[in-house]
Amino acid sequence: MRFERVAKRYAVGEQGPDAPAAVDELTLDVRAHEVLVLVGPSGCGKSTTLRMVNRLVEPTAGRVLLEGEDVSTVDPVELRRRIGYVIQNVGLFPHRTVAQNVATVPRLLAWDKARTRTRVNELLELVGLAPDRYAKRYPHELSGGERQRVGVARALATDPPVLLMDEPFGAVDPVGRRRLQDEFQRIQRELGTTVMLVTHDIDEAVRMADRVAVLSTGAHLEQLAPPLEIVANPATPAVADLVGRGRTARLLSLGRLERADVTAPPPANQDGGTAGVRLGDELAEVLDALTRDSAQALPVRDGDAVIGSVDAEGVLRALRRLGVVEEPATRP
Ligand SMILES: Nc1ncnc2c1ncn2[C@@H]1O[C@H](COP(=O)(O)OP(=O)(O)OP(=O)(O)O)[C@@H](O)[C@H]1O
Repeated sequence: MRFERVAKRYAVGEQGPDAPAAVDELTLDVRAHEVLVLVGPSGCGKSTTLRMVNRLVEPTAGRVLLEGEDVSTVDPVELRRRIGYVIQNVGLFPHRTVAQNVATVPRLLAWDKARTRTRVNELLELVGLAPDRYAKRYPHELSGGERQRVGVARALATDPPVLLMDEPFGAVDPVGRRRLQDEFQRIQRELGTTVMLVTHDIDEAVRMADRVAVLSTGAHLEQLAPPLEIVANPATPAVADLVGRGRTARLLSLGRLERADVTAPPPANQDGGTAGVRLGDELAEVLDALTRDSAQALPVRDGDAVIGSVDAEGVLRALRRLGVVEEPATRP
């Protein structure tokens, strides 16, 4: 998917004559099978950008290409069957059951009953809603998180190559949100769907994304990079601002233990069992293990071999390697 110098200026009266463009000349490539997350402050143009893909909003300049095809040349109804769309509060049909909601697009496509039923059951299983318990319920008989799962199942009904998600987990409490994010990641990896997800939550962005696009007013692209790069090396003050607070915590969960963080020799009191940590573990896990075991240092394994040990100083070195702990000389 590709945005080529795409702009959207809402009509006078809607936005006012002097209002800046909602999206101002955005050029952006979304790679096949990746999760690309758009993050940025309220009103910066995230939803407008997303909605130009399925033609809920028409660009005033530039073009959006989907599998090489200019979407403005595709019939919107046909286009939306090829693109899943999930929004906050889902917009389920209140008087239709869960199964009927999930079957919305198959029914439009006139699939036969047996095929539709099989697919609906498959999808409900996929999103963790047992069909025998949930298929016949109505939306008001579900929790917010369950409704959101139905929304995801509905969007995936025809296995679309592209899925657009606008604050998909925004209405769910933090614990439920975390679980939905994890489950959605599993589903996305399984299906290989290309996903464009909008959020204003930087933590959601770095947790879900293969690449994060940080936007500022006018959908101006501040930085486009993998999560670790965004957090470790913010390219502009706006990005630094966004990742600033809690940056160390984010780096601990994004950063991995590497050989350079390990010192020899392994601690003398190691039990030869499986205690300790591994190369590639999250730094947060390493720190957890050090705290939990009240250990000065823990053995580090690479495969079956113990290659050395790591202590709190090693974790700190890892953070410095990632750039978060500035050396005193370079501190402003
Ligand atoms: N239908 C519309 N008519 C006029 N202006 C609009 C319309 N939709 C959005 N805008 C304006 O365009 C700009 C971008 O809005 P958009 O919804 O894309 O931002 P966003 O980053 O998704 O915001 P949020 O995080 O608050 O949802 C805002 O200034 C908004 O007021």
